[in-house]
Amino acid sequence: METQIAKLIDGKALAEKIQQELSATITELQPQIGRPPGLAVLMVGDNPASAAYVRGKERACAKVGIASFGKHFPTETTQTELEEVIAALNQDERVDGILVQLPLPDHLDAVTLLHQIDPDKDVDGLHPINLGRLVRGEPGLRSCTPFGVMRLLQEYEISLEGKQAVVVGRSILVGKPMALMLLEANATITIAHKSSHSLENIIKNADILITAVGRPGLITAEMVKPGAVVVDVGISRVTDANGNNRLVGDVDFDSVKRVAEFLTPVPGGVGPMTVTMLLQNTVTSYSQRSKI
Ligand SMILES: Nc1nc(=O)c2c([nH]1)NC[C@@H]1CN(c3ccc(C(=O)N[C@@H](CCC(=O)O)C(=O)O)cc3)C=[N+]21
Repeated sequence: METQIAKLIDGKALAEKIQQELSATITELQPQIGRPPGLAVLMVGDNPASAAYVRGKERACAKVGIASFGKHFPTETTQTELEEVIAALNQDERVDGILVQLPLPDHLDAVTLLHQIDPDKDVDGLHPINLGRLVRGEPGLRSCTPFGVMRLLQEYEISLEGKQAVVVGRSILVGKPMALMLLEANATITIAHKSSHSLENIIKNADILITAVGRPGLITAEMVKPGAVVVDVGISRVTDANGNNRLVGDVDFDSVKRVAEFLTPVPGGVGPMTVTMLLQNTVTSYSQRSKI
C-alpha cells in the first residue's frame, strides 16, 4: 500500500477560533446582562498537573472575558468545608459555572461533591442530571472533552452516520459520554477498555477510533484500519531519551500517521478543545441563566 500521511486535526486552531467567537458573544451579552460570565474552578491539594490545568483554564477565561471565582484549597480541606463552598457558589448569582478539578485527595468523596453542584451550573457535565439528559438525547450541559471531540469532527466534516466508532476507555469523564455522543450522531458504537479481549481486532474495525486510556504507544499502525479517523484523548507525561519531559497520547503518532486519514496530535489536538468547551458551557449557562 502507498504510504499515506494523515491530515492533522488542529485542535489549537479551532480552539482559538471558538474562543474569539465566545469573546464576541460575551461583549454582546454583557451590557444586557449587566455582568460578565463567571466560572469557579475548585482545586484541592498540590497535584502539579492539576495546578497547570487550572492555570490554563483561568488564563483562557481571562482571555475571553469570563470572571474567575476559583479557589485553591489545602490538601487537608474537609468534605464539609467543600460542601459549604459549593452551596455558596450555587447561590452566587455571579457564578454561571462550577468545576471541581479531579482527581481529589483520597479522603474526599468526589461523587458526593459533584452531586451537590447545581445542574444548571455543572459546566463539566458530570452531574447525574446532565449525564441522564445525554443518555436520553435531551439538551443539557455536555462533558467538555467528548463535546470538544464532536466539535472537531464536525469542523473537519467527518461524517458519523452509520460509521463504526470504537471508544477505548470507559471513564465517566470521557469514554462513556463520548460513546453516547457518537451514538446520538448515528454512529454504531463499541466501548472497549483495558481488559477487553482481542482489543486489536475490535480496533481494526473502527472507522472512527477514539482512545482515552493514558497509556503511551497503546495504538500502533497495525491495529488501525487504513483510512480511519483517529482521535487521541490520552495524555501522559514522559521523559524522552534526552531527559526532556514531553506530552504524548495513546497513539504511536509516527506509525499511525501513515495509515489514518485524520489524526489528532498531542499536544495541540483534543486538549485545547477541552478547555474551550468549558468556556462554551460557561457562556451557554450564562445566557440561559439570564434567560436571553
Ligand atoms: N473536573 C475535571 N474536568 C476536566 O476537564 C479535567 C479534570 N477534572 N481533570 C484533569 C483532566 C485533564 N484535562 C485537560 C485539560 C486541558 C488539556 C490541555 O490543554 N492540553 C494541552 C497541553 C497542555 C500542556 O502543555 O500541559 C494540549 O493537549 O495541547 C489537557 C487535559 C481536563 N481534565
